[in-house]
Amino acid sequence: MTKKKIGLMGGTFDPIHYGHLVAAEEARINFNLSKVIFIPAGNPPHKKDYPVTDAEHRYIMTALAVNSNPFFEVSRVEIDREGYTYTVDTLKWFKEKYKDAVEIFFISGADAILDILTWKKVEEVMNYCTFIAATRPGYTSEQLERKVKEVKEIYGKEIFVLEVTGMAISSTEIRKKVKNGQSIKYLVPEAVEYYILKYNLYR
Ligand SMILES: Nc1ncnc2c1ncn2[C@@H]1O[C@H](COP(=O)(O)OP(=O)(O)OP(=O)(O)O)[C@@H](O)[C@H]1O
Ligand SMILES: O=C(O)c1ccc[n+]([C@@H]2O[C@H](COP(=O)([O-])O)[C@@H](O)[C@H]2O)c1
Repeated sequence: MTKKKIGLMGGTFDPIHYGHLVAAEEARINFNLSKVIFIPAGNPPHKKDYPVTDAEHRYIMTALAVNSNPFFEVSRVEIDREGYTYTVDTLKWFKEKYKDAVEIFFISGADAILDILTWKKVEEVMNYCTFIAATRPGYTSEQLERKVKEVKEIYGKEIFVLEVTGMAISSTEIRKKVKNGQSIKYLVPEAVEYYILKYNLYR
């Protein structure tokens, strides 16, 4: 019997935007994933250059953004965890939940994949899942292919590169626009735009 495949997409999602959603949807379709679970990071150790927004706000915005897609879900697993959150612990948690009943794919953008060798217990991470590396404007396919080759040489693990519709959107850019009073319409789902306004985030 072929195993069910699920996708996990981790991110700070501060805030979630259409770049995340398009990458997840295209990964779902191309890899025949039964669902994609979005996992807002609790206390990400690698985002030290700005104060990350309260996890509960990021969780709610993610839930609002995925609501219209029947194949998308959001998980509290990282935001409910104490201390810094590492992907290795999250994958271990999902592995224990599903045992061997599902095959886990972890969807990451090009920038995250370029840093992957610095992740905590990266070999264990690779044993729990298969990575899907989504292309992202600003990062070349050559850079990505080089990293994929390096990972293969070191760990013998395949990372699948997925060419996704280029969305030159980042959470940093969105936070800046809000701060400067500029429109973020059509960069984030409407419900997320209204949530940001309502709670006066990123001002
Ligand atoms: N426009 C995009 N296209 C493809 N992948 C993306 C895009 N934006 C983010 N991602 C990927 O989504 C995941 C979560 O990203 P994250 O929440 O850090 O968003 P970000 O826009 O990169 O944020 P920031 O600007 O604050 O660094 C990462 O794997 C990242 O590479
Ligand atoms: O576990 C780690 O060491 C690690 C280091 C950097 C990033 N990650 C994960 O990669 C995902 C994308 O990260 P980011 O910074 O783009 O939001 C998110 O789920 C992070 O928890 C994980």
